[in-house]
Amino acid sequence: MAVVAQLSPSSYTETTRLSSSQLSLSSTHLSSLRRRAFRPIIGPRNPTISCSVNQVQAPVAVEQDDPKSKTNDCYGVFCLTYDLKAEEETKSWKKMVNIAVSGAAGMIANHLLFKLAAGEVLGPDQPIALKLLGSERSLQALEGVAMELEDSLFPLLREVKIGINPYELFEDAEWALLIGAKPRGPGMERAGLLDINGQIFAEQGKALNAVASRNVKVIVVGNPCNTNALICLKNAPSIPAKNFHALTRLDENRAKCQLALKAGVFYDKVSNMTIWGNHSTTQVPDFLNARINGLPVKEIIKDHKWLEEGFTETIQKVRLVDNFTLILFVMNCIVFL
Ligand SMILES: NC(=O)c1ccc[n+]([C@@H]2O[C@H](COP(=O)([O-])OP(=O)(O)OC[C@H]3O[C@@H](n4cnc5c(N)ncnc54)[C@H](O)[C@@H]3O)[C@@H](O)[C@H]2O)c1
Ligand SMILES: O=C(O)C[C@H](O)C(=O)O
Repeated sequence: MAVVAQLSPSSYTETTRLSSSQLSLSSTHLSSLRRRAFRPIIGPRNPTISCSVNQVQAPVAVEQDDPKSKTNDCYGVFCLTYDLKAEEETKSWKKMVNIAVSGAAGMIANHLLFKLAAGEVLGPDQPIALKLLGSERSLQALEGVAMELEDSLFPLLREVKIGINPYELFEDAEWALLIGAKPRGPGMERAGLLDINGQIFAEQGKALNAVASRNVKVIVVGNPCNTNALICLKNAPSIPAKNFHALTRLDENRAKCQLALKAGVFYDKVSNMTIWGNHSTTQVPDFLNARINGLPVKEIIKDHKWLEEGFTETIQKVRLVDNFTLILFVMNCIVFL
């Protein structure tokens, strides 16, 4: 058991003011003593505190859970309660949605989380709860992300939890954005990540199966994403298979760009582009059925050797340097689903 020192009279006054003027209690919202233990005081709501300037002599130790468990709980200001239905500006908002994000301290999630919290993905009347799953190594960075979310005061962001246990973080998740995985290094193929990353998705599939909403929609980003999505769904038999998606859109867009470049037209002139197979070197970008300005590709691009070899290999092997595109795809995917 760890201990924390009880708080000074000045912070007591400040928090009391906050809780009475801006926040109200909701019976449905989590509000445990454990939460209160690691946040500053919750003023009159905490029956153990009777504090005035005269009474306070020295810091008093209060019990707190193991500090490690702190990372599995609400973060910072997100431990405070609220009641959306009680406020004029928020009472017409939709019901809160639970979004679990793995790899939340990583590059991709780092951008995506802020777009989610800003309402750019699910809309300006959709409050969200973010459940951020990291690895043991990334825990400190994860705390930094939560701190930045706190600093940003996003009105729609009502809850943030951080931790490393998918069984806790995926509880009642309605969305699971599974980004956390090792990226490939120089000279590696995506399939080379399977040994390491496959296990992650087996475990997370089991956790989703055990605790997530039965309607959870799962978007797998971590590579090799198709195989990881399959591993995840096989480990989650109580969730409909149609709810699992692998984010492979990059290949289609890359193929459109390559054809556009070769044909000297803007990419909006390329249509009917399909990628068969996985997001890997085994994929087949289907230039036979694609169209440029409505015509078969082979009628516009006469360099058929390039189509058969160079084009296909480029799409199979190209690698993202800037993850921003990917973030836009995840956003679009959520909106589309
Ligand atoms: N599908 C696509 O089109 C696409 C595009 C880009 C990247 N990716 C893949 O997405 C993954 C993440 O990329 P990134 O750039 O964000 O990498 P990153 O290394 O910046 O972040 C990954 C994060 O995941 C965390 N992590 C590792 N194991 C975890 C686990 N078991 N649970 C929770 N978190 C865990 C790491 O600590 C790290 O913080 C990689 O596998 C990468 O190959 C896929
Ligand atoms: O290829 C990678 O390693 C990342 C991503 O899947 C990409 O296609 O750029």
